Amino acid sequence: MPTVRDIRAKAGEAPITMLTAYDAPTAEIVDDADIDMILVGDSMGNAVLGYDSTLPVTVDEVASRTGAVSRGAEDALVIADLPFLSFGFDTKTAVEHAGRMVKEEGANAVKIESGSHTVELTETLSQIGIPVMAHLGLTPQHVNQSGYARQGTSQEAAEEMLELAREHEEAGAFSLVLEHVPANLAETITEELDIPTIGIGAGPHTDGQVLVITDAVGLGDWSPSFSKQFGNVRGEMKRAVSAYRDEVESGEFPADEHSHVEENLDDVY
Ligand SMILES: Nc1nc(=O)c2c([nH]1)NC[C@@H]1CN(c3ccc(C(=O)N[C@@H](CCC(=O)O)C(=O)O)cc3)CN21
Ligand SMILES: CC(C)C(=O)C(=O)O
Ligand SMILES: [Mg+2]
Repeated sequence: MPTVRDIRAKAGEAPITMLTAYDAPTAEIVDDADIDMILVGDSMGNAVLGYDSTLPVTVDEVASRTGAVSRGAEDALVIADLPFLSFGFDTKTAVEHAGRMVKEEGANAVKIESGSHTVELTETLSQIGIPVMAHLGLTPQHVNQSGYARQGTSQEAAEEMLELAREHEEAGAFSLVLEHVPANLAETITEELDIPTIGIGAGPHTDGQVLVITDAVGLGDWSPSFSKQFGNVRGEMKRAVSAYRDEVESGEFPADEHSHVEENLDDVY
């Protein structure tokens, strides 16, 4: 059974790898590739649910997808991303939502888009036995306030981020995602913290990296400039779907090997 201790032990020894997944077959592929952690990100809103932000994503959607990913993953640590409005207003509701991911859906930990309002919640969940991954920098659930702009670009913002990072480590967070921040700030925060930092658009000096799976494999029709496409799954799916259409239209599919004739049904007619 994967634990956050394994992740903490790996930090500084070798780069930590994380990818998102939203379904069982993708989780199997990611797990088979020895990726350390699988994030059931609320990025599912953009990546697979057809929304143009993460805000509409519900607790039910993350729960259902977390169950699918947990069933597909064996060795990777599965982390459920708490969606917009599932935390941040009262502790009881947040604990129930985080607890559901672990207790009913097989998550090993939760991720929470962090701020000064999540320090106490991070401490409560950690004490209960729900490991928390904090998340600073670009927090897409704040899109209506900050857009998707790079964060931590002023001295004041950078110092505030380092302070919040320290507070979340102190509160018990087992790891910290840094999104769309300057590489030199991510390097400083990584040096100042004991817990592993996981970067996305945060340069090469964090303890690990994360990307959205549809960006990494080239399935989506758009991806942020900081991500890299390591494959062209969209192209391959287009090719397969067109080949299917062509073969049905031409009568080539289904062939004899895809069909079955039952001789003793002659009497039916
Ligand atoms: N497929 C996918 N990949 C992601 O990495 C991702 C999602 N979806 N959804 C949730 C968030 C949103 N993310 C984003 C979205 C846009 C930019 C972007 O284009 N930023 C511009 C500035 C835009 C602005 O100022 O509003 C940039 O040049 O930095 C970056 C990250 C990262 N996350
Ligand atoms: C990009 C990662 C960090 C995330 O929060 C998500 O996929 O939802
Ligand atoms: Mg997210």
